[in-house]
Amino acid sequence: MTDLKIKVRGLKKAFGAKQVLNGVDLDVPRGQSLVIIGGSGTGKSVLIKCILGLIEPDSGSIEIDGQEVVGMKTSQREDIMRKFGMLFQGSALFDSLPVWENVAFGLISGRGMDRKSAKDVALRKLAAVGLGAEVGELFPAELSGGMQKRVALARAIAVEPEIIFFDEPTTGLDPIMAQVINELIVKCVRSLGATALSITHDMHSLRAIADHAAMIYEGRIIWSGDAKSVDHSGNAHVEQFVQGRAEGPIRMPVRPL
Ligand SMILES: Nc1ncnc2c1ncn2[C@@H]1O[C@H](COP(=O)(O)OP(=O)(O)OP(=O)(O)O)[C@@H](O)[C@H]1O
Repeated sequence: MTDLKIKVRGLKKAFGAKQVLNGVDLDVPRGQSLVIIGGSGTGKSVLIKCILGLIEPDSGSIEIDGQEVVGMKTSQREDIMRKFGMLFQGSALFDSLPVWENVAFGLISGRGMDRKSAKDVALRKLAAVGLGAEVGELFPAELSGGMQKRVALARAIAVEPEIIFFDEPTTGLDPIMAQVINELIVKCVRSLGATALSITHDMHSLRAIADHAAMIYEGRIIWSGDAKSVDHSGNAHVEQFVQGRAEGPIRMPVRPL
């Protein structure tokens, strides 16, 4: 039996009449990188937020390290949350804090580390993503989008999480910077021995960072497999998505003009 870090079964979530997740089953093996693909509005972010505990699902099960987390008390939840690191779409840095303090934030406020030790860790993590100590003194507004992503990656790995979530890690970057970020993600995840769960629309990113891939459509995982098999999945929905074709079984809700 595969050793699973995250196991999702029958997960459902509706907002009003809209059934966003309709029985999601997902296995994320320990120490591996799984990328979820799927069209806009198919529930990828809602799924991740359910796993993070930010949205309470209507029904279904989410196990982390074999422990059921749906319906868990807040205090127990906090212990589980300590296992997580997150790289948000758009980086989500604090504008009013210098870069080093952004990276050190979880260490100081979450782990109670003293500022000097936290700064030392932050500068080491910045170096791991190719940024010098001088960048640590700058503010996020002074950085390019690519540098902001590196800072966000340094922040995600600073607490040495067991599981890292990447939400559209390459959105808004040029192809070369996107590849730099992809390679840093692989390097950082491997060096931590972490499990990674990502969302992306970027097929280059999927090929670079994923061991496994899964596709979500109409509230369910309709295909999952080895990332290398994504180009010859034999699944018409996956093929349409990967090839970016307008025609196929995936229906996009387009309003008439
Ligand atoms: N808090 C909320 N309240 C109401 N509806 C929501 C809420 N969060 C998400 N939704 C709805 O759930 C659906 C799925 O949203 P979600 O953000 O998960 O999509 P996504 O697959 O991540 O899309 P994208 O790739 O465009 O980011 C959308 O129709 C969205 O409007």
